[in-house]
Amino acid sequence: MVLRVLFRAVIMGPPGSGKGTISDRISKSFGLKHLSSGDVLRANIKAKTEIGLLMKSCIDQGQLVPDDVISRLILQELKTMEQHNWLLDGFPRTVTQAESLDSAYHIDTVINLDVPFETIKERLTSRWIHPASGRVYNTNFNPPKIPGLDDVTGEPLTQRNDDTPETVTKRLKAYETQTQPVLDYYRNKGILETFSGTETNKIWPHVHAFLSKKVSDGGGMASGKACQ
Ligand SMILES: Nc1nc2c(ncn2[C@@H]2O[C@H](COP(=O)(O)OP(=O)(O)O)[C@@H](O)[C@H]2O)c(=O)[nH]1
Ligand SMILES: Nc1ncnc2c1ncn2[C@@H]1O[C@H](COP(=O)(O)OP(=O)(O)O)[C@@H](O)[C@H]1O
Repeated sequence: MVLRVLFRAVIMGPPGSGKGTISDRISKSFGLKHLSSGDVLRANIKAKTEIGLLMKSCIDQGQLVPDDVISRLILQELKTMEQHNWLLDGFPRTVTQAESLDSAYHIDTVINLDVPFETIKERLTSRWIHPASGRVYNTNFNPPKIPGLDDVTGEPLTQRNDDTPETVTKRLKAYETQTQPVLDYYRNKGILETFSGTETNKIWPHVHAFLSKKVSDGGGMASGKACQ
């Protein structure tokens, strides 16, 4: 029998807390595959799939899409990643979603980015993205090398429809009422690790140290290591 020790992590935090930015650093440093629910939804909108067309208005209004829709989409994506260590960003966002994830996978750790709402609001209005890859820029924090263009492909960057000040306010409200209970859910399971701060560059070394320790303690991340 071949057993695989795989590492499965979730990253949580309010909109704009730096989940995408830190996920990118984690996937580069630790080789985890990064799956962002927002990227999956935006890809569906771009491809004009039935789900994408139906979900666009929820997203543009700063509301969450229905649990059954997003859970089906994400669990379907995760099926294609079964041989990999992964990091899930943006899912789960409700306790119902967390329960669906639990029924399919064992989650090793949940990284919670605790960034004050006031810090976030300023960031999101200056966020630019490369929709095809999910790469994230910010005109102040990490501007692209050439203004308006993606560093890797040279393709144009865009701003998200839901990064307007009014929609950001609604998303933060949704986070408070629907997503914060998920933090308690994981805290009760003893797998929540919270990192507080206002700057990604100050939070990142702590996340890096935490994950490095997990690796050295043998807490997963041994993709491909087979045992007889
Ligand atoms: N000013 C500033 N902007 C940041 C910092 N960390 C990330 N950002 C930017 O803030 C925006 C939101 O970050 P992102 O990683 O997309 O957050 P997410 O919504 O939680 O995935 C992006 O434009 C980032 O480039 C930071 O420490 N300071
Ligand atoms: N797990 C989820 N459950 C419900 N809606 C979701 C989920 N993930 C993403 N969405 C929808 O997509 C939008 C954008 O999500 P995301 O890209 O993760 O943004 P951010 O973390 O910056 O708010 C959310 O505001 C919501 O409408």
